[in-house]
Amino acid sequence: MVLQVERAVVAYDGRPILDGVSLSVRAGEVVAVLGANGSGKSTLVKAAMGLAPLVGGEVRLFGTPLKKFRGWHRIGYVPQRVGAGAGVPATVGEVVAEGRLARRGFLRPASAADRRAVADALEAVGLADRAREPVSVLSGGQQQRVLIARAVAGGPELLVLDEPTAGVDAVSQDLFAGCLRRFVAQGGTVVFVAHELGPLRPLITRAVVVNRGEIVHDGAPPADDDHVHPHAAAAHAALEVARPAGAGVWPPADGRAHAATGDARTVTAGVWPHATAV
Ligand SMILES: Nc1ncnc2c1ncn2[C@@H]1O[C@H](COP(=O)(O)OP(=O)(O)OP(=O)(O)O)[C@@H](O)[C@H]1O
Repeated sequence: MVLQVERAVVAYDGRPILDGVSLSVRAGEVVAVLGANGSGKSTLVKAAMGLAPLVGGEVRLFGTPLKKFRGWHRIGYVPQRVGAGAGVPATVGEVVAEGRLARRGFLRPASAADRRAVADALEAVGLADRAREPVSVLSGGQQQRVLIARAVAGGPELLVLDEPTAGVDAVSQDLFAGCLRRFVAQGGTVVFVAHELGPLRPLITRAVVVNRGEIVHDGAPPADDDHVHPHAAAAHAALEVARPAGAGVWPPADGRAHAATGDARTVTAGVWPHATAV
């Protein structure tokens, strides 16, 4: 199993955000995590990456408990967009090269293989000719592609992407879908959060819908985008609160698994959320 989240409980200020969520992802799967604003999608992927404080349950990456996991080079993580260029005086090539650090170590100089991987990743997202430009001059969609290239450059087995296509232009979405298709064809596993599937729809093998901190659907992808974002308004009104800044540093220096104390909740598999959503 590539990723196992078992009975995960995450709470902020005593308020449960994830309420005993379980999710297992096998090699080769392409899992879309869907749901309304504030339902807990980001928190679920952050918990899987050791970036949200688990007060119950357990996370395993490639079979290893998060606390003991050291194989961060096996994972490419793209957090929810904060802007790749915001205040960062780096070039496109430099940002993508950061994706090699977990693999080669911080002190060793870049090898020919590192440079090749960076060039390939830039090529894959259609930015090969922009490598020397500052990230800050790129459009939002292009900046998102830079972050995706950085994740891919590390040669990961698992890609975890939080809303990779949100607010991204159609060209960038198509390029990203192509990049993902090649990654999956080479045996890669993908978990991504999305509001709209767009060109990613044909790639998905499984959809997971989060509602109010619980998984209410785990199975077939929705037939169309009308069903991607269920009950958005109600859930948004009920759950949205001010969100403190600071999402943490990734990859974590050490795992952050906590004692397994969460309740197991029943996952309703195979039923699109109409039947089960609150
Ligand atoms: N660090 C935090 N501190 C306090 N509350 C938080 C924190 N992170 C998230 N939350 C709250 O947890 C709930 C779930 O947030 P989360 O970002 O996981 O939702 P989401 O489903 O990804 O939403 P969106 O689609 O809007 O990104 C929200 O009510 C949010 O305000």
